Amino acid sequence: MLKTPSLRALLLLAFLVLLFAALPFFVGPYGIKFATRLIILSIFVVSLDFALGLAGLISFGHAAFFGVGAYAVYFVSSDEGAANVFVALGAGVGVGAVCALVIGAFACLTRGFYFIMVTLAAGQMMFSLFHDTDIAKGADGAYINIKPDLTILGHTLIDFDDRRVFFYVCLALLVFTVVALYMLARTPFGRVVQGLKSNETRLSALGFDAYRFKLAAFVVSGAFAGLAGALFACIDGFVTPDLFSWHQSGLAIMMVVLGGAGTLFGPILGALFYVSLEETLKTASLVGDFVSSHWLLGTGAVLVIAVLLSPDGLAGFLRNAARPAKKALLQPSGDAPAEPRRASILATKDLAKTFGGLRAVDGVTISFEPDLVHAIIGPNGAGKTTFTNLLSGALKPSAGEVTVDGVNVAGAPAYKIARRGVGRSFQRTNIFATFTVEENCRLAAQARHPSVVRLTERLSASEQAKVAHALTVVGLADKADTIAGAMSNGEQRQLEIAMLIASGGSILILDEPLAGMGPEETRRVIDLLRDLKKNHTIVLIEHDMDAVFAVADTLTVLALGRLIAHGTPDEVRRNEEVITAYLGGHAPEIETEGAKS
Ligand SMILES: Nc1ncnc2c1ncn2[C@@H]1O[C@H](COP(=O)(O)OP(=O)(O)OP(=O)(O)O)[C@@H](O)[C@H]1O
Repeated sequence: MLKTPSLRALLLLAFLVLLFAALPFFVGPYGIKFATRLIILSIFVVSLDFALGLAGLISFGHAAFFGVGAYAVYFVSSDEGAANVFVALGAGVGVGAVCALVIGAFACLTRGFYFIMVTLAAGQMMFSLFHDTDIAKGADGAYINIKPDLTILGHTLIDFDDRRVFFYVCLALLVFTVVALYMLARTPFGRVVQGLKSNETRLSALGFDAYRFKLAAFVVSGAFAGLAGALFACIDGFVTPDLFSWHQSGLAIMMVVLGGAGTLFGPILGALFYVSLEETLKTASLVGDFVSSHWLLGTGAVLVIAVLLSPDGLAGFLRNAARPAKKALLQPSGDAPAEPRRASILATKDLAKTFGGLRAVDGVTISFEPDLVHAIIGPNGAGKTTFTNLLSGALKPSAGEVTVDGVNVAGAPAYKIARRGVGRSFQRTNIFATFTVEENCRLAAQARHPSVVRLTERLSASEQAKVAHALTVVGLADKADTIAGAMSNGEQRQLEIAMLIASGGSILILDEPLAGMGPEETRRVIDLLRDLKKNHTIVLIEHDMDAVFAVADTLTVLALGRLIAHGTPDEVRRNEEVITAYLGGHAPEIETEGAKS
C-alpha cells in the first residue's frame, strides 16, 4: 500500500518546489518555458502512476487523454476573445475523464498484455482521428490564437499569456495533483484500487466488483492526464496530433518506472532525471560532439544502469532504510463482535463442469446446512477444487444450480456470490502480499460496503472490532503491522482465514487451509473451525485426514467428479466404496469429542 513518504523524500520534494518557485527570478523566458514543460510533464506522469503504479493498469495509450485535454482547450477557445481559465482546464479534465471512461469501459474487461494492447490501439485510433481528418486542421495541427485567462469585472487576474503567471499556475496544479491523488489513494476507494494491483482475484472473492474499481481508477487517471494536456496546449498555443503518439505514452511509462511506480512522487523525479539527462547529453559543449550526436545511446545506457542500481526506481533511494516497528493499532480482542448472524444454506443441484471431454464435476446434488463443518474429500483430481470454484463463482458451471438460501447464483460473478455471504480461501494462499496484515483485514471488513464512491474511512466500530477479533482468533494480532508477503506460508494461510472472518461471510469455503501449517498452527485452526461453526456454514476441503475426522460433522466424498458418499464421518468411514476409492482400504479411527480437545 502507498506509504507516507520518508522524511528524506518530503524534504527533497519541498526543496524542489521551492527551487522551482524561485526559478523565474533567475532564469530567462527559455528557462521558464522549459521548467513549465517539465512541470506539466510531471502532472502527466503522476496521473499515469495512479493507474499504473497503484492500480496496476499498464496504460500504453495514456497520451490519448493528454491529447484530448489539449484539443479541448483548442475547441473552447475562439479568435474573438480568451476562453475562461476554468472553462479551458475544466474542459481538458472533463474530456480526459470521458475519453478514459469510453476506452476504459473496453480495456478494463481485459488484463495484463491484453489491457496494454487495447489501450495502445485506442491511443493510435485517437491519433488517426485527429491526424487523418479535418476535425482540428488534421496533420498540420492548430493554433490557439488567444490563450485562456481569468477576467473578472474587467480585471485580468490570471493570464496564461504571461509566462510567469502560467508557470506558477502549473506549479500549483502539480502540487494539487500529487496531494489530491495521494489523499485519494488513502481512502477506502484507494485501498481497493491498490488491491487491484496486488490481487484482483482476492478482491472479487471478497465481494468487490473489480471492473468498476478499475474503471474508476482509470477515469481519475485520465482526468488528470487531460488536465496536463490542457496546460500543455497553453504553452505555445498549439496542438498537434503528435500529442497522441504512442511514443509519448511509452516515454511516460519509462519515467514512472524510472522514478518509482506506485509512489506518486517518484515519477516526478523520473521526469526530472530523464529530461535533464536528455538535455545534458544533447549539449555538445558539455559532453562533446561524439556523445551529443549519439545521445539516445547514452540515455539508454544511463537508464539501464539507473534501473539496475535501484529496481524500485529513484524513489527507492529515498525510502527509510528500516521502518521502525509501529505499535500495533489494534487492541487484541478475543470476543466476537456482538452481531446477530444467521448462517446460510449452500446447496447444489445436478451441478456439472466439463473441460473439453473431461467431466470434472459430474451432476453433484448436495446441501450444506448451517452451523456445521462439511468436509469434502476425495483423491487427487476428484474435482474438489473445481467444485469449490463453482460454488464461489470462480468458474461458471456447465449445468446445474448453486443456491444460497434457495436463491440460484450459478454462473454469477464471484463478487456477487461473495456479497451473498460466501467467503472462500484458495488452495494457493491468496492474500494482498504487499499490504500489512491489518490492511488485509481492513480491506476484507470494508467488503461489506463495497461502494466505489466510498471516500472516507467510516470503518464502523463493529468493522474495527471484526478486524481485531479476526486477527486475535487466528493468532496474528501481534503481527498487525507486518507485510503479509513476508510471513511464513502457514501464517499467510491463517491471515486468509482471518480475512474471511473479518469480511463477515456466513458461508466459509476453505480449500486446504492446513497446507503448509505446523502442528501448533493446525491445532489452532481446528479449534478455530469448531468455534466458527457456531454461526457459519463451513465447507472444508482438506487432505489431512486426522484433521478432517477431528472437525467434520459431515463428509462428502468425490471421485472422478461424482459424489460417491455423503453422511456423518462414522457412516462414511464404514462405506466400502469410499474405503476402496480413497481411504486405502483402512477405515481411520474417529477421534471422540473428548479426544479432540
Ligand atoms: N481449468 C482446467 N482445465 C482443464 N482441466 C481442468 C481444469 N481445472 C481442473 N481440471 C481437471 O479437472 C479434474 C479435477 O481437478 P480438481 O483440481 O478440481 O481436483 P481436486 O480434487 O481439487 O485435486 P487436488 O486434490 O489434487 O487439488 C482434474 O482432472 C484436472 O486436471
